[in-house]
Amino acid sequence: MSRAPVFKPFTLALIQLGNISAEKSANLQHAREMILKAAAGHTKKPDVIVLPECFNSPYGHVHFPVYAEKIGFMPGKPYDVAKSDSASVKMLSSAAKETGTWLIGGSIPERDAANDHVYNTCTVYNPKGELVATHRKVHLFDIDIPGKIQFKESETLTGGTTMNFFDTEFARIGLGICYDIRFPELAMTSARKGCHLLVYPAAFNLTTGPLHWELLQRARAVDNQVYFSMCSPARDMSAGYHAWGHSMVVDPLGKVLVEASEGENILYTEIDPQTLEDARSGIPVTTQRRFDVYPDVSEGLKE
Ligand SMILES: NC(=O)CCC(=O)C(=O)O
Repeated sequence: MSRAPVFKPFTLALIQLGNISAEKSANLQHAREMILKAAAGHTKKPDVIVLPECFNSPYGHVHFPVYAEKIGFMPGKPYDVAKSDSASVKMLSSAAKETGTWLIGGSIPERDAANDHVYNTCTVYNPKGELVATHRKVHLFDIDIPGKIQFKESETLTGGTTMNFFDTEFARIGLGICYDIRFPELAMTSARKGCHLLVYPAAFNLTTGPLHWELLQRARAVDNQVYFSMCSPARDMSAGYHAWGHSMVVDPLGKVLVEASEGENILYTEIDPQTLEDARSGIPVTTQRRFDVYPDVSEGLKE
């Protein structure tokens, strides 16, 4: 595995996107406008802009196959955006290029041309608009809390089989999507592979949001002494799924640096490597682990 880049200060912007409707072209147009707004609306242009989970379609298992797009990205192989079948990839690539920022394009339903399976997929673009990484949600959101919420992504989705991160000129950034946060092994493995920040586009709900949204992000940040962020859609009580909102960035000491309310909003945070260094030198758990006592865990961390 290549060495992680030297961690340098940078600005992160989260778009808590609203107005996600049944009309995909309108969703793409609105997301594009908000990316341009996020790039222009701060004292310093952000270095990374993030969209939420499922930003181009309503969130629900019946919708995924209908909105799914073929992407056809192969890690390590050049990808020609101009020849892409995906309208969402084309929009995100051109917005990244136009703004000259890294863009973590939330997630969209993706259909794999080879096996026809549908995935919940995050795509990432560099400031030249090149598609450089993807992450297919590994852990599908299948829950049943009687009288509260029942949801079964596995009705129509297949789980991804890889962990993913990408390198910028200022940090290594690990990817997950929403329910992936409940599985600490994924975040731990990303951190052990040198990620400084973990970004999970997400959409918690009005039952699990108040219980676990902040708790899980602070836990993953403190466990691993990394920055952690989840970016949610804005809450829309007329939609079939009521997103929690509260997009957030947490520092490596577990402090919430910024938090949205429920409506559409753009949040900016300065990511400071010194906080990560201070956390790791003051509470040196990263060098005190006892993999001799829990060898099963270290097995999973081998390259
Ligand atoms: N979109 C999701 O994966 C939702 C996850 C969630 O709400 C949770 O409680 O976990």
